[in-house]
Amino acid sequence: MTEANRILLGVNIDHVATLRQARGTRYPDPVKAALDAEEAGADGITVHLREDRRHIQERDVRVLQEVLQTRMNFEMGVTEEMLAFAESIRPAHVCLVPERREELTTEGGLDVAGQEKRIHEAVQRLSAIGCEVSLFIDTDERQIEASARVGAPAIELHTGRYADAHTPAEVALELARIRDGVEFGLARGLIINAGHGLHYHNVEAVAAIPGVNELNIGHALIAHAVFVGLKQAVAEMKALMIAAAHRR
Ligand SMILES: CC(=O)[C@@H](O)[C@H](O)COP(=O)(O)O
Ligand SMILES: NCC(=O)COP(=O)(O)O
Repeated sequence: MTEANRILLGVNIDHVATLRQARGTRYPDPVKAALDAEEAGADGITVHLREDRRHIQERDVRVLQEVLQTRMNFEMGVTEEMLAFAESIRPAHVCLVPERREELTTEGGLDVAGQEKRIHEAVQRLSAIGCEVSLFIDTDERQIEASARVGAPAIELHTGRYADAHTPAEVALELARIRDGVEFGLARGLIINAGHGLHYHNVEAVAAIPGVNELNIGHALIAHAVFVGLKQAVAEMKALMIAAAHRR
């Protein structure tokens, strides 16, 4: 594998916790899921500690921080509560995301351009404790430029619009938007990750874009795991990504 066709898979285990929270049980444990995902080839584990604690809990994040062999990508809203929590656990990677309590899932990216001072301060605080910070943003040149200005080393492009596109023309348009965004971000020195709504049927085109560093994938992968087991679900996703990245 060369640097040019290297691609990483971050497995988002939020929805293992969703199943646990549905009954208030101790199972299934997202920590076990994380360890199994790592064994199957995950390059990192992503968790989103939502303000409403609908899936991942603080305990999960604390235990993961102790037991992961890879690294945790800790997704969080830009709030004082979350910043203080991140400072207490010091994850390797923090991804700042927008959050609304009423949303079904993360709708759109963080408005970095509209709140540069606030995001800059958060990036500074997190960088000071050794986190590599990424910003979960829409593929929009204004947002990418603002992300570089606030000092984040990485961005994660929200692929939800691509994943939700219906017609071939819409899919091609959204894919071209992502490709252009990756190029634009790379030219500004950013590390480019992507994710949201990615699935076995749509992941390859994104993994094949030159310069994409990591894909974070959760819901579709955990759903597939219900039928084939988590280790196989992770291995299948990683194999698709690696084959696609070799076609770059
Ligand atoms: C930021 C992001 O895209 C993921 O964290 C995703 O939000 C996880 O799933 P939910 O949106 O269902 O919490
Ligand atoms: N940041 C995106 C993520 O972690 C996974 O999103 P999804 O695959 O659960 O939609």
